[in-house]
Amino acid sequence: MALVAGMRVGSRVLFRPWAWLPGAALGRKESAARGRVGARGFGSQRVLVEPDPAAGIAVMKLKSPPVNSLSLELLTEFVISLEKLENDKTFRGIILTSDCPGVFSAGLDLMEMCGKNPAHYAEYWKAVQELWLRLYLSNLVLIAAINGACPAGGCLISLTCDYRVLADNPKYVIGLNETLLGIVAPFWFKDTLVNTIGHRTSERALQLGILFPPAEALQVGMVDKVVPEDQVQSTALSVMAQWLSIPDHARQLTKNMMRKATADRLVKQRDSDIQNFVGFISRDSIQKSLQVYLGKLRQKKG
Ligand SMILES: CCCCC/C=C\CCC/C=C/CC(=O)SCCNC(=O)CCNC(=O)[C@H](O)C(C)(C)COP(=O)(O)OP(=O)(O)OC[C@H]1O[C@@H](n2cnc3c(N)ncnc32)[C@H](O)[C@@H]1OP(=O)(O)O
Repeated sequence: MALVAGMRVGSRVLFRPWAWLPGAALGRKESAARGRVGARGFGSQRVLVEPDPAAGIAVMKLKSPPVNSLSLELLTEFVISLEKLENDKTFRGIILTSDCPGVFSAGLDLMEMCGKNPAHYAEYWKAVQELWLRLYLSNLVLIAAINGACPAGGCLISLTCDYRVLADNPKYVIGLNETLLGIVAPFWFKDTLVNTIGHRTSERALQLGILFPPAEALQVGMVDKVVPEDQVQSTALSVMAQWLSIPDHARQLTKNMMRKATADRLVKQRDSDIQNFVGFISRDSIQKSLQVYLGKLRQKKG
């Protein structure tokens, strides 16, 4: 399978995530994906979208139980839902949250990174890159309503948002904990964190793989607001109203000005970043570390 499921339009590569779906009928799926969303809820098996066209917003809920780990399927459905909303002028903002109790997202799906072949790793990493680029450069206002634990890739997704509201529960930790798994956050994970909490705090957080509980997450600037659990959604809605009071064109140009250089860094080296990932994740030592970590996760229960 080709690594790049996309087509070039001018200088921009348009991604077609459905090109990955087995036996995908591209024309039909493409036209469906580009249709208007309207007032009725839509979504897919793993991504529920609750549109409120009158308000110009949609609530997007990840629902891939038990922990919203970012499987290839979830990544694909996520990008498709995002693209539908981006292409519909009705929508100006998305509240991103979880439908899985107690977990926002457990991050990248460890099963996608264990015991597979290089072609699979490459396809998977391409999908991770694509979701990050889409979210990071989204023209929409993105507010993360973090209603559960938010490690690693889950944290990365929240960091692409314009504002983060975290539920005040000591179990709802947030951070890039890759080093605890014996793996390394790639440069664009690091850049996203540095852009949010600054260089020195990122250096410490990344090396130690710190998962911050709510009060500390607020203190270091990893999240913007901590509220009681039953107020996460309403707080996200009122923050959204504030962001939507700004004229779109001015806000969007400003967001782009702040973020484009960071995104371009990955865009310019997507293929080498994929090769790095495939080489790194295929190492016996890394596979062993991941297996040990998975074993610990499973043991925790028993
Ligand atoms: C120098 C060159 C560098 C280039 C390197 C390039 C790239 C390498 C970097 C790759 C980046 C990776 C980023 C990531 O996101 S890695 C994933 C990190 N995630 C975690 O550490 C979270 C692990 N999970 C947890 O801590 C907990 O599950 C929880 C999210 C806090 C929820 O706890 P709880 O509600 O108690 O649920 P369980 O722990 O019982 O889990 C239920 C079930 O789900 C399985 N599971 C959990 N997390 C994952 C996951 N991320 N992927 C796959 N599966 C997961 C868990 O094993 C349980 O399964 P069983 O029911 O079968 O036991």
